[in-house]
Amino acid sequence: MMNTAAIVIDDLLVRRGGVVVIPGLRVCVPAGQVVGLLGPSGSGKSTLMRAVVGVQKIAGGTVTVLGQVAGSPALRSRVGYVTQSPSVYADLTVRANVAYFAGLVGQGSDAVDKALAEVDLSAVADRKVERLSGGQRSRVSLAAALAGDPELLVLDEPTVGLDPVLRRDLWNLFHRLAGAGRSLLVSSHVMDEATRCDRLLLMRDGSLLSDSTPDELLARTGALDAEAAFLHLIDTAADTAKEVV
Ligand SMILES: Nc1ncnc2c1ncn2[C@@H]1O[C@H](COP(=O)(O)OP(=O)(O)OP(=O)(O)O)[C@@H](O)[C@H]1O
Repeated sequence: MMNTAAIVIDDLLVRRGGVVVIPGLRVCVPAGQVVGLLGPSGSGKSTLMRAVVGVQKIAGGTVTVLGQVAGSPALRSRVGYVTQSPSVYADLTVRANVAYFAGLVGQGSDAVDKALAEVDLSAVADRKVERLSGGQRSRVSLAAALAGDPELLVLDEPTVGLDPVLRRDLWNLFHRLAGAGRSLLVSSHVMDEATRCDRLLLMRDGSLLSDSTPDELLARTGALDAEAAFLHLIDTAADTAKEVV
């Protein structure tokens, strides 16, 4: 299982509302790492993640997840997906929420306890979600996704709205989960989160500008931080386009 790919995408073409939003994307996401998917709002991060979890209709290409076609029934419990909008019930307890999602994938209370411990929510398991802090709430969604014991976690902007300390804690948690053998694909539009990933995919207008480690990105662009590197890549792409014309 070592060094295998968690996700292999080939020539992916996606149209939304009649418009091409991913014009032909290829990427290979390694297993066992925290891979960041960064790009500005509207660059296609959510669309790409939806294709990976099999809820996005695609117009061409292939998306292979853990060796199977994305969206295959066999992947249901092997892939955990946390969307941007809250998927947990505010008026239920933490445990009841996680138990509900565990039940959907045929897991019982052992899996619930394990998921709660993994995200450090055991102490508030019997509290209603509406009485939690923002950081705790985001971990409830994560625990719900973990309840099926997935090998791959796809997290759409999990740190949005959190303060820097909570964001750091959450990224540390992602690395602990990867250390335990899981693969993570995590999106963000906050460029300074780039350095927290093992590997970084930079996206713009539905295409990948870069696929490398954060260090390789900085070395290649000569930039001091990910934001400057991103702008450098956009400028370079624009210059190349002019030369072609
Ligand atoms: N339901 C939809 N119908 C038509 N076009 C859509 C739909 N949802 C998104 N799009 C378009 O698809 C493109 C990619 O959007 P997407 O949500 O994947 O970007 P994103 O990088 O995840 O942005 P954000 O960070 O704001 O979530 C955008 O141009 C967007 O306008």
